[in-house]
Amino acid sequence: MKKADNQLLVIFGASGDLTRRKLMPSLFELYVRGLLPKRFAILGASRSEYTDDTFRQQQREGIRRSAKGASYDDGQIDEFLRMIHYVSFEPTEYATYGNLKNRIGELLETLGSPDRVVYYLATPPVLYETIPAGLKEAGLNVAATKKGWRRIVVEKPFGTDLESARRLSELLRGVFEENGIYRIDHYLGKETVQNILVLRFSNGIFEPLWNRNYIDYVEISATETLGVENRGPYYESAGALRDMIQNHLLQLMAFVAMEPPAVFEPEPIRNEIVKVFRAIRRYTPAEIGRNVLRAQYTGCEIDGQYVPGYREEKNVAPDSTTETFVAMKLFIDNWRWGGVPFLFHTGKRLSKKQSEVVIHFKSTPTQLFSGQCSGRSCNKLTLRIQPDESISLKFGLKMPGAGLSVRQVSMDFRYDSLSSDYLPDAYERLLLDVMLGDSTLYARRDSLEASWQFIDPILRAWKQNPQRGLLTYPVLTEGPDPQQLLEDGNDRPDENCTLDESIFQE
Ligand SMILES: NC(=O)C1=CN([C@@H]2O[C@H](COP(=O)(O)OP(=O)(O)OC[C@H]3O[C@@H](n4cnc5c(N)ncnc54)[C@H](OP(=O)(O)O)[C@@H]3O)[C@@H](O)[C@H]2O)C=CC1
Ligand SMILES: O=C1O[C@H](COP(=O)(O)O)[C@@H](O)[C@H](O)[C@H]1O
Repeated sequence: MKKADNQLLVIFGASGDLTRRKLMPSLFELYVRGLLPKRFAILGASRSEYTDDTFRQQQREGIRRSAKGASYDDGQIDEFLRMIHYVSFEPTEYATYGNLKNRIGELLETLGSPDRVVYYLATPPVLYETIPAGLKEAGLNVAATKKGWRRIVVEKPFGTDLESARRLSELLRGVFEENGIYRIDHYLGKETVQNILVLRFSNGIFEPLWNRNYIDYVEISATETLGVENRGPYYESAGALRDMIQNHLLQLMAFVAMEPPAVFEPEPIRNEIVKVFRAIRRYTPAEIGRNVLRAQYTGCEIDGQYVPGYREEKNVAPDSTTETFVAMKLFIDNWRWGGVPFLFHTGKRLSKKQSEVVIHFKSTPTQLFSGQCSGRSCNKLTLRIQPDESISLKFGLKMPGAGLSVRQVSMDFRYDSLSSDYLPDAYERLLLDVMLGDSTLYARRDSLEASWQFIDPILRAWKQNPQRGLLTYPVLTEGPDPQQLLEDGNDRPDENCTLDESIFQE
């Protein structure tokens, strides 16, 4: 495997949750697997007062607590931690960029002056404009040599609507080269998500069926059992539509729906993705009412323990109308997909954590056998993204014995049967890609803007009528049934939508 050139990684927001739980454990895995550059250092930067040592101790705990970290001995972790350094840094005070500059300079020197730096914005989004502007002012945004480069990884959410996404892109573009800007969507780093492309484009059998002639509808879902945890302030302003649909579910859809690129290279692939987003049918306010469902979880007692509802979570308004569940039906108006519904759903505090793509094929025109499946979903191909990564195909077979009665069976492939090796975490893949300069699995500006163009009218409609149509679901249940959106002429009357206020009264 190709090794990345020697370089420095600077993580802003280094004292935070993402760094401890995801970034450092992933960097550690890359280290253990010998995939980091030969000469490499990490510089954590945030306001908290740590020394190199106290910061390393904090990261050690994160690595230990991660799924794979427990299996490593202290010696290995110590070796990795020696690469990590820390600088206290206040993003809004331009004077502190001087300290940062000195520290970067010193570290680059110890690495043999590679003049290559990746900046990672793992801070709350309010700082996505401040930090790049500060880097520019301090002259930290450009390389000093021809072989050098500066790259920046921007975490989601990338903007809160089309206008802010455009503004952020403009601002970043004024600081970094476009090909140095990496907008992360960690779903694209998941092995099983990349496998959608391999399954489609490395096999001759699926592609002929992969269109409106044979596919009835496509279901894409990502459900979680977790609530908003300690992310109340962020989630209040985001909601499930911005948090999951605008990015992860739409990106999954793009992989399912895109045309084959001529070559497997970043730009041709990203060109195909943007074509999908541009073809999504934009809804009028009336269509939004019919095609998009939103809901919020309410508290209840489970096994003698009260699980709070969304409005009772820390830092959430007691009368919040933020949605924690969204189901929607959408259409891609192009020749391949014209008329095929894509049915999305996502939500927090549902009964299971599971992400999957299900391709529902059309059924046979007539039924010849007794017990033969009829209607929707007789033949379906399920691509399980997580957990228990797998692919399964459901079809009808003759039951043994006399007669010709049919039973639905499934042919299953489990991803872990491919090798005894582990499945890398999404962040491992994406961190390695940015170090290598491969942007294939990062979102491009135009596709992000096209996805906001679809999302914006929905946000506007909800903002105008925050209560209208907001359903509720008790915690750890299935939530509203997305299948109702497939019913013909599903003009959901508003009176069916209930918001049970009494549940919040003492
Ligand atoms: N956590 C997760 O699982 C995921 C997070 N993300 C995204 O990644 C980014 C980071 O997430 P996460 O680590 O959870 O965020 P945190 O809220 O934990 O913030 C990260 C760090 O940023 C610093 N910070 C917070 N507020 C300010 C402020 N007003 N001014 C200056 N510094 C501040 C804090 O460090 P200090 O006080 O030391 O300066 C904090 O430790 C977010 O944009 C989030 O949306 C995306 C996917 C998943
Ligand atoms: O980006 C986000 O994703 C997580 C879900 O990610 P997964 O890899 O665990 O499926 C979600 O919990 C979070 O709210 C959202 O910001």
